[in-house]
Amino acid sequence: KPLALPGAHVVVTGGSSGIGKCIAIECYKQGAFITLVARNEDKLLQAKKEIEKHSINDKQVVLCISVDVSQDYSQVENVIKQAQEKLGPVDMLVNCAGMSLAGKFEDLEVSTFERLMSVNYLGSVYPSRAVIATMKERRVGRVVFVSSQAGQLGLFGYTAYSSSKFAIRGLAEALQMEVKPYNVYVTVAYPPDTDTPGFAKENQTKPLETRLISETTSVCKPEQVAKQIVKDAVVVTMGLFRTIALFYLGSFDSIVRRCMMQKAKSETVDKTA
Ligand SMILES: NC(=O)C1=CN([C@@H]2O[C@H](COP(=O)(O)OP(=O)(O)OC[C@H]3O[C@@H](n4cnc5c(N)ncnc54)[C@H](OP(=O)(O)O)[C@@H]3O)[C@@H](O)[C@H]2O)C=CC1
Ligand SMILES: CCCCCCCCCCCCCCCC(=O)[C@@H](N)CO
Repeated sequence: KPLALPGAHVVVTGGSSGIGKCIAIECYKQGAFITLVARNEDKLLQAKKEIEKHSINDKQVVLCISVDVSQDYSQVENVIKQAQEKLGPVDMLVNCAGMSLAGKFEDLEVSTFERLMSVNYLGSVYPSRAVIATMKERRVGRVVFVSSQAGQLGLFGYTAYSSSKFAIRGLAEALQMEVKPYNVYVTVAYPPDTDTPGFAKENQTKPLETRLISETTSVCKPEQVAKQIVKDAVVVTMGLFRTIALFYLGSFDSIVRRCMMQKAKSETVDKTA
């Protein structure tokens, strides 16, 4: 049942920096082939060099593709096609590209709400949409979404950021119900503050209140956060919260399975008729 990382093709959006780069290193160390997706080509090449230091055999490849995951679906679809041509079907997609801007609701530009929603939310929809059909056909796949603690709690200064991270949760839970009968698993990570270039940048915009709230908890190392995210994606287990909803989800899952079987049956009837 766990995904075998040796030889697997793992696509990491936001793989050129911070948590995403550490996720790529973690998978590479376990024998995966990696595609890094981000905008800046210099940062991509830098990250590729760093990741390649951790190779465990001489067949492993790190492919870099530059694209903005939030702009144009057909561009993102093309990137996934290119990656699949070079390294085979995607076994695991990690949606880690994202950004944060903090500020009081009335101080944030309206364009910031649009930007964060498009990068954090649509930037996770597009790559997922581009890999899911093949994963379902192959009956193999993992899709990882990176939300945030601020995707579970709305916190001062995060009106734009939190909503974009809450949106990811709705997407992930609905998608999981659709793809589970095809042996495709969706996980969501809710990391705390983590010491990355993105976090340093965010700190430049944080209101005092947000800073003080943040300081009540400690800052994690990206290597540690990445390790946990990869582990949770490879061996999918159910969290405590999900157990509460178990009865409902179980009965909904059986509706979905029944529909799948009915559809398969009517398709074979069509063929034999
Ligand atoms: N650090 C933290 O405290 C926490 C972070 N998170 C989440 O984890 C994820 C990674 O964060 P972190 O490692 O700190 O961020 P970094 O800023 O260090 O890295 C972000 C990565 O995403 C890429 N990226 C950003 N925007 C786009 C875009 N539009 N298209 C393609 N790639 C893009 C960047 O490359 P480039 O700019 O070249 O495109 C870079 O590779 C984010 O989703 C963040 O919200 C969650 C909880 C805590
Ligand atoms: C059930 C959940 C328990 C949560 C405990 C609450 C502690 C809140 C402290 C502040 C957390 C801020 C997180 C934002 C991280 C983030 O996404 C940005 N740093 C991105 O750059």
